[in-house]
Amino acid sequence: MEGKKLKYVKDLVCISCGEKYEPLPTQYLCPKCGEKGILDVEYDYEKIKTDWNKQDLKANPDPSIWRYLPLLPIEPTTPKPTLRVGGTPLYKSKVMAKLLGIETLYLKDDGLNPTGSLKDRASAIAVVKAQEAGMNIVSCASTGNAASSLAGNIASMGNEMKAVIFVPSRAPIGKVTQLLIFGALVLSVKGSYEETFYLSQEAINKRGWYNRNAAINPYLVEGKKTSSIEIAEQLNWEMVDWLVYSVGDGCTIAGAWKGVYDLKQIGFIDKLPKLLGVQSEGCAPITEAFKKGTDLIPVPENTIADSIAVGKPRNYMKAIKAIKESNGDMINVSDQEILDMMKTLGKNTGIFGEPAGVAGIAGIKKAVENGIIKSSESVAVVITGNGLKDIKNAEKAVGAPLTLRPDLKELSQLLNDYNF
Ligand SMILES: Cc1ncc(COP(=O)(O)O)c(C=O)c1O
Ligand SMILES: N[C@@H](CCOP(=O)(O)O)C(=O)O
Repeated sequence: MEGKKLKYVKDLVCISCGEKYEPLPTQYLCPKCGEKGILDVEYDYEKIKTDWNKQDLKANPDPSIWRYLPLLPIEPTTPKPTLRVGGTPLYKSKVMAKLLGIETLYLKDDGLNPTGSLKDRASAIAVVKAQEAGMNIVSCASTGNAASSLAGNIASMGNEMKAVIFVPSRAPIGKVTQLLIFGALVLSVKGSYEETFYLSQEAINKRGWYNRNAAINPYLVEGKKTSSIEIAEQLNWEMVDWLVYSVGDGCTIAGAWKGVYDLKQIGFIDKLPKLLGVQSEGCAPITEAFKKGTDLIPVPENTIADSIAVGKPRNYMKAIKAIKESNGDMINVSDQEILDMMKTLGKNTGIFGEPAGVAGIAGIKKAVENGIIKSSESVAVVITGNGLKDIKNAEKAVGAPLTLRPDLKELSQLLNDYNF
């Protein structure tokens, strides 16, 4: 199927040199610019506008990402993973808004995607693109979520395809177990994420597997963008003032911008939001480059928020460009602030996010305190991953339960001590 024309995609454009390429499934980076030659999918917005409108969308009962097909870079007839990806809930939370010092806050729980993170949105696209390329082995390097989403989405194809996964050995056991349950070949690398990534690239290139690394593959950001498209639709096309995401490689927040940019181009929304990108203090190379206006300097990966522990992000240019275009900002949070927020969010909303999943909302607190976000501004934040994936860190946030012998007297004493 390689080379089949995509109805609404014009070209792939290099964000560094502007060179255009035919949108082939295996056209990864711009060959002239190497690692900096990240490609962007360019759509024919006029054609989309002629063929598709809000009424069509309203009439479509499919709650998954495939409801946005004209804005996705795939051939509609290619078989899709059967898991329900996307359509995650958006809650308005008065309690959390008050705690953060703002009037309006929306929480999108992307941890309710089928494998527990926003990454399902990207991996579902990768599974489709691999088939369009005629490849049945798909591989990636991952801190865990990209991997589990790829493995799960591939498993849903029923033995048609295989996932080969490279994870750093520090990946949380919950995420690694998910991979094994989904039947992936799992390679646990004794090294950093950067070393793991490098190894995966070498293997993918040598073996000719389909590359699901969003640092390389321009189609994955197109899946990630569906989170902001969903937010817009869930808010009846009235965009909030701020969209907030945690940032590792930078692809997710770049995708969020692409989503709202697309919607503006086809006239579905009038207002674009500002983006707030949140990194962890222990690994914040993109914030550093954004604030100082310098090129990216790789850093060690030293944070409990493993999913955003990316020492040498590859999508930083796209992310910084998106945040700047939006008139947005970046901020860092400490591991302790992340742990505190896991607890606060869980206790006040019933949403359980993994550390990277709640880094965004921890960043809102700081951004309000620093005057970046005004109390009158409306904010939507995506909780990007489910807390059940990383119980060890969740335990650090909440400690252990009360323990007792099966004895009524002891129970009574304990309850009295805790005023119950
Ligand atoms: C839970 C979670 N949050 C945030 C991110 C950050 O996304 P990106 O690396 O695209 O910036 C990731 C990436 O894996 C993630 O898994
Ligand atoms: N932290 C990410 C890194 C890779 O994800 P990708 O979607 O940017 O390729 C993860 O989930 O593994």
